[in-house]
Amino acid sequence: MHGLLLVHGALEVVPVGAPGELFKKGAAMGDLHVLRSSATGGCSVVINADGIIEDVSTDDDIAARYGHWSFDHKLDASGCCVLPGLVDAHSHPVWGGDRVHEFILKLAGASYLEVQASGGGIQYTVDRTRDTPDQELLTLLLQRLRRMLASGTTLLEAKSGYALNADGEVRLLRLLHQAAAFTPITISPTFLGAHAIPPLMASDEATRQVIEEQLPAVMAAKELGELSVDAVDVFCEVGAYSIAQTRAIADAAQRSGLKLNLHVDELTPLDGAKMAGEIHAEAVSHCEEVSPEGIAALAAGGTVAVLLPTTQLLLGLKAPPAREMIDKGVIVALGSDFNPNAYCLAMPTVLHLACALLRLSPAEALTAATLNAAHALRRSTSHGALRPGMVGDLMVLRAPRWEHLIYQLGEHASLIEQVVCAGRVVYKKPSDLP
Ligand SMILES: N=CN[C@@H](CCC(=O)O)C(=O)O
Ligand SMILES: [Zn+2]
Repeated sequence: MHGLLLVHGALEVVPVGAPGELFKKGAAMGDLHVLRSSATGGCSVVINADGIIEDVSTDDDIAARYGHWSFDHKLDASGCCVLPGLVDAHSHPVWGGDRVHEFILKLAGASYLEVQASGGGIQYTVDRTRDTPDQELLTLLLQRLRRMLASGTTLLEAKSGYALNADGEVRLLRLLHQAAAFTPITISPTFLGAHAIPPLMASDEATRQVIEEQLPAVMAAKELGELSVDAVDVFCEVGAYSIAQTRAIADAAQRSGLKLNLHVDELTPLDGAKMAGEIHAEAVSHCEEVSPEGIAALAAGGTVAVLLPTTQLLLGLKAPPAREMIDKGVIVALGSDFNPNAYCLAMPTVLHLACALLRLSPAEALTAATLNAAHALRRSTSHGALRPGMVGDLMVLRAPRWEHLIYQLGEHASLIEQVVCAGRVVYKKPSDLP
């Protein structure tokens, strides 16, 4: 419990979502309901002692309505814009070692699957992660979360997936659970035991182990309160899990009451999105190779498409058909895909790439990285917009218009003045940054 917070004097407040709006599709993605300052004053956000947004309006309105309130904290946002905290709908933040040598190989022409087939890729990181002590993994994880927070991320989907066996996957989810106590970022954990086929194992046996050994171990640890888990992910790809195997794991996940958030149609057009839409998966990621039937199924199933432009850029993949997806009514979101292959912790960079590579407008990109990303995690009743009743997660940006967050590529460290989580200031720009 902490005091009342008044954020006031802002040039713009960008609510993104209107009351009752859980996601935005089509043309609505571009409508952010921006409040602008006028000759008579700026704009305000009031966050109550429980960390929940009480009001969003002009300074004058707020003064008239709350004149009798005494605020415990005031945050002067003069010369700044106020935006919702960013939501990263896809990340892999718990692993040891790095893969900088593969970055160099890929730049010289090796493909992702070639690197993987020669013993690199996910299995390389599984080996490094297994050899890294818990305390060191936790320290690495917390460093990454701090950098994400400084870049404006306040809600994060975070996957396991660098162990590929029951004990190891439970270990990674436990570390995420422990980290949650030391970060203001809200974490939505995803079990990704089906990230790769372990060496010398047939894919059917790997599928059986995920369903019969790993998932029950994760659910048992959850019962004991040792970890939390919201969703299950499967890497549905040639050389990883087939459509039928992904479907079998997805069925088991749904029977356990977990959400689905599946890697589909990244490198090979397998029609993973079509399958995911048909089983009403909450979300899929990648979709570079999605088919027209896949797009239709995502729209019909209410399945959020989480697009990952960092991976597309790094691996030289074709762009997912973002414009077509938006036009056909798919709920589009964004994620950093932070992992040892695509090392990007900063959602503002992801938003810039979404505009430059996927041709989203800045307003569509912000919707995709706030309200729609929160909906991918089925948390948009509480996160992803600045409106009464939502958790008071926001960022204060020193800029005349909020779009500078996206326009100034790589400059977010200078632009983001403060980050607030649940009504508490949790990040302030270092004073030596211009
Ligand atoms: N494709 C699978 N997972 C990650 C890559 C993980 C890795 O290469 O370590 C992705 O989303 O890009
Ligand atoms: Zn991923």
